[in-house]
Amino acid sequence: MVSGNPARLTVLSGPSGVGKGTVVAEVRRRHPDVWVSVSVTTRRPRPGEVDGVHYHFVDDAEFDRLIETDGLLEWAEYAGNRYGTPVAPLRERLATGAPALLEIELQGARQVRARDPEAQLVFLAPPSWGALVSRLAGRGSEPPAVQERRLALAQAELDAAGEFDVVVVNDDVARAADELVSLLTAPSPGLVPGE
Ligand SMILES: Nc1ncnc2c1ncn2[C@@H]1O[C@H](COP(=O)(O)OP(=O)(O)OP(=O)(O)O)[C@@H](O)[C@H]1O
Ligand SMILES: Nc1nc2c(ncn2[C@@H]2O[C@H](COP(=O)(O)O)[C@@H](O)[C@H]2O)c(=O)[nH]1
Repeated sequence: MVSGNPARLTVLSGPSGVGKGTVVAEVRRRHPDVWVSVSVTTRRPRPGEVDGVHYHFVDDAEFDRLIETDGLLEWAEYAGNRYGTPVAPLRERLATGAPALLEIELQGARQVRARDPEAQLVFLAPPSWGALVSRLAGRGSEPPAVQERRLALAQAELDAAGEFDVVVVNDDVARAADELVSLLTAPSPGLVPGE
């Protein structure tokens, strides 16, 4: 069980197709108590995606309303769709003293850092550019034109890896999940043990 930690926000980011969702699913398979924020998005659901589980799927008007009412911790437009982190459930979770995990893209990670300098930013990197391209193509969830659009954004995301506190290379899902679990349970550098 992942417990006994100070309340800390951890952000997992990295280019589309690197395996963020896969690694987080492995962490949750081992530690079902790990809390992961469910984002809102204007993207259409992929086959098998469940509203309220993978995302809260909303229309543009609802997303606008969430922005206007300060309902989102951060939000970004990514490859033609909008994505954001609902702030209320996250605050509720952190108020219990337990850690929380966000799986979001680069612009959102930067917004979190600006709002919460104590947040831990983790970048998931592919073992190589070729591996990233073949994972995105192999997933087959987007048409080739959308894959190209995501890969163009991926280049800039890889260039920003140095902005993160830690880089985890996803060459092996089990090992990357081990590293992420260790990071989730690591005490915040700002906290003195016993205080
Ligand atoms: N270590 C790995 N080795 C080989 N394949 C992997 C590895 N990790 C993930 N994959 C595969 O790569 C593909 C993309 O993974 P996943 O959907 O988890 O990426 P993602 O980073 O969450 O993407 P997105 O940001 O677009 O949601 C999936 O088909 C997954 O099975
Ligand atoms: N800034 C945010 N980015 C998010 C959020 N939820 C997911 N994402 C990221 O968007 C891309 C595309 O996701 P996909 O499901 O369409 O493949 C990916 O990098 C996600 O991590 C969010 O709330 N805010």
